[in-house]
Amino acid sequence: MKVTATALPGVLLIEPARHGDARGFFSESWSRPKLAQHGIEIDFVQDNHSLSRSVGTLRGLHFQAPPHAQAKLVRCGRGRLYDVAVDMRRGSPTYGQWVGEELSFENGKQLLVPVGFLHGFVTREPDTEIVYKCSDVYSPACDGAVRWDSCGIDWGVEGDPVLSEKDAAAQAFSDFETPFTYEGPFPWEARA
Ligand SMILES: Cc1cn([C@H]2C[C@H](O)[C@@H](COP(=O)(O)OP(=O)(O)O[C@H]3O[C@H](C)C(=O)[C@H](O)[C@H]3O)O2)c(=O)[nH]c1=O
Repeated sequence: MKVTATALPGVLLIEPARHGDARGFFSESWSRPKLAQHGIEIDFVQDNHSLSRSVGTLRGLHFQAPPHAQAKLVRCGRGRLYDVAVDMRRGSPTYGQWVGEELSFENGKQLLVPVGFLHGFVTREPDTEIVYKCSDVYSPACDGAVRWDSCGIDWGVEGDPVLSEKDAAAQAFSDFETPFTYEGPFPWEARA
């Protein structure tokens, strides 16, 4: 497993080993002890899986507020997508900054999106599936969204993305009152 820091401290790029043979490949897509060797001790409790039929489907930017804030470990099960995290921790040295990575079935890359970061993605192929582990359960009362085009993110999308009604009506980041405060570096920041 290869773990690499991204331009946004706290957000990690994780690449599990792929063991190829004549049949295809085998990969341990998630290993608690292997993540722990990199200082990543997150208790994931829910797996999410969504399919987006059209290229240019954009889901985000989403978060869950405390007491059901979620860290996410994101990967692409089929197709290709551009995954984005935005720091929304008040007082963070990187508040409002974003990072994006292309995740695909082919590259097997994963993004660790910690608590305190907005998450969203846009699909780059039809019938793209995203699967991701969450560190807390779904809580509609804590669910929140920020407009995809209000954080200066270069999504690489030509024309208008395919959005849910919720995402089309989301508030701008500039109007957003974040429920998160910077509490210092994550344990894994010193290790990556
Ligand atoms: C998130 C979630 C949704 N749902 C139900 C609620 C709706 O009936 C339906 C679609 O929900 P939503 O439109 O919020 O789904 P996405 O737009 O893919 O939202 C997700 O997209 C971004 C990328 C995220 O990181 C979050 O996990 C999440 O906000 O699934 C559930 O039953 N459980 C859940 O955990």
